[in-house]
Amino acid sequence: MEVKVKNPWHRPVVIFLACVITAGIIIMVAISVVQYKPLHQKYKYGIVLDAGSSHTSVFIYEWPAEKENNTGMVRQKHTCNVQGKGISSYSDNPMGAGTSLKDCMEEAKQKIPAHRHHETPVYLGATAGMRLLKMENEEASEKVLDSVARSLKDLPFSYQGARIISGQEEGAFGWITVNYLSENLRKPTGTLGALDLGGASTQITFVPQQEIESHDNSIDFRLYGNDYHLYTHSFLCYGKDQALKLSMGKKIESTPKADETHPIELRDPCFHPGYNFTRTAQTVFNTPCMKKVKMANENFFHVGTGNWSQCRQSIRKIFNTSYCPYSRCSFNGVFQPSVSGNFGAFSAFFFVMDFLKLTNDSLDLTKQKLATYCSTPWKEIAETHPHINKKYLSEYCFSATYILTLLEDGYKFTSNNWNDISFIKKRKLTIVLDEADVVVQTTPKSLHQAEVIAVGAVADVSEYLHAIFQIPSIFGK
Ligand SMILES: O=c1[nH]cnc2c1ncn2[C@@H]1O[C@H](COP(=O)(O)OP(=O)(O)O)[C@@H](O)[C@H]1O
Ligand SMILES: [Ca+2]
Repeated sequence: MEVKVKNPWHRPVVIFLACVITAGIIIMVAISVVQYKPLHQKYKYGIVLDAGSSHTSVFIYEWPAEKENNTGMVRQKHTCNVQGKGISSYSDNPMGAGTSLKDCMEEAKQKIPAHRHHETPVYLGATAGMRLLKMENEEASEKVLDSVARSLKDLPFSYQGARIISGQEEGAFGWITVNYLSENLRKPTGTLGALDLGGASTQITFVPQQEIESHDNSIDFRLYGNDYHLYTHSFLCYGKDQALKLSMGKKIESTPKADETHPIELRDPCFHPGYNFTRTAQTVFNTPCMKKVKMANENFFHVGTGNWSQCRQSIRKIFNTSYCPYSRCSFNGVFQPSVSGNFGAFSAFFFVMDFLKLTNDSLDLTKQKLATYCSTPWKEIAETHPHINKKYLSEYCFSATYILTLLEDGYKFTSNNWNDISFIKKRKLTIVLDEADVVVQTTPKSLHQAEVIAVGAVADVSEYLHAIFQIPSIFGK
């Protein structure tokens, strides 16, 4: 006979377990509801590293994965400045270049939801610092690029490449960015020319009113259904840090030595009165922008005299305007059509003119104010700005005088069109993408024969970034 053993605990245990399971389900559902939002906030991301001569910035872009109303707003979600100098400064320690990116890339991992990591493209574009290193020591430049590439490949993101971009590409990117910022590409109105001042190179890019006589200086592409024909030039060695070296180098070479036992005293009108530093000639001549000189190990006294008009004269000497194989030139025999239309001047153009509050004056007033600034004693300048980086601070007189000389004597801006230049901070980038067409072509070909790299609706930014990063490969290299 089967005996049914009645277990008095049976029902309560079942009820208890049911309660626990129900509570568990409720908690899990609640958690997944809470997590549902970020999981299904359908954003996509892209990472671009701008490896400049002085420092590297990491930009994270974000855009909706599904376009509403057929537009996709792209915003710059986050910027991180890599600690330390630019990657080209790691020529003696290439591994350090890759390591230097770690903190910012760790931040990128935090900012981008983990489930998007694997599909987030990451690009690194290096500019003039690496162009110079490549000229000086190609092997070292390759090691540095390998090191940053390795460090980016180690991340969960989708590595797309790390390379030195050409001056033409840099000019084109700058122009596209400036015009995206001002939404010009979406309006039938004119575009803005772009003036970019870096540490090692400077770029000028605009829609010319006359024929481009040298085809190295011409780029054609199609954006948002419009065709653009641009003039662009990048002057390597004419970024503000290299220009300072060129200008000091010229002064040192023409300074007589009092006697063999005393170092040269370089009396520099581009530095404030009372400014006095001992430097090694090495810090001036350690660049492929100048001929190597014998005195590289010697010291010299760098003494400020604070005289704007003399400073201007000394800077003019680094621009060669004595020859021009075209109908017109900017300097150093480089073809340039006359500047026309409005310009956006950014990067160091903005940092310097904004610091000196010279962004809204006439050319004449700018010169007057700058003359007063340059003649102000260094002690007074340093006391007024105790928290500003001393290197930047000591160089603002030189930097602003260089900017004026470059714009006026170099590019031929005059007091009549000076106010066509707006000094602009690159604001957070917002790109509106909808029916955007990107067609890129090599210059010598006509539009019909264009070598089409990317056509059709750029449905998403990774494609846009990709198209942009493809421009170089079509510049006929
Ligand atoms: O706050 C600032 N004041 C003055 N100059 C600045 C400031 N921040 C950055 N810069 C300068 O802007 C320039 C940026 O150049 P970048 O590093 O992009 O070089 P590149 O474009 O020639 O490769 C450097 O000369 C750097 O010293
Ligand atoms: Ca730059």
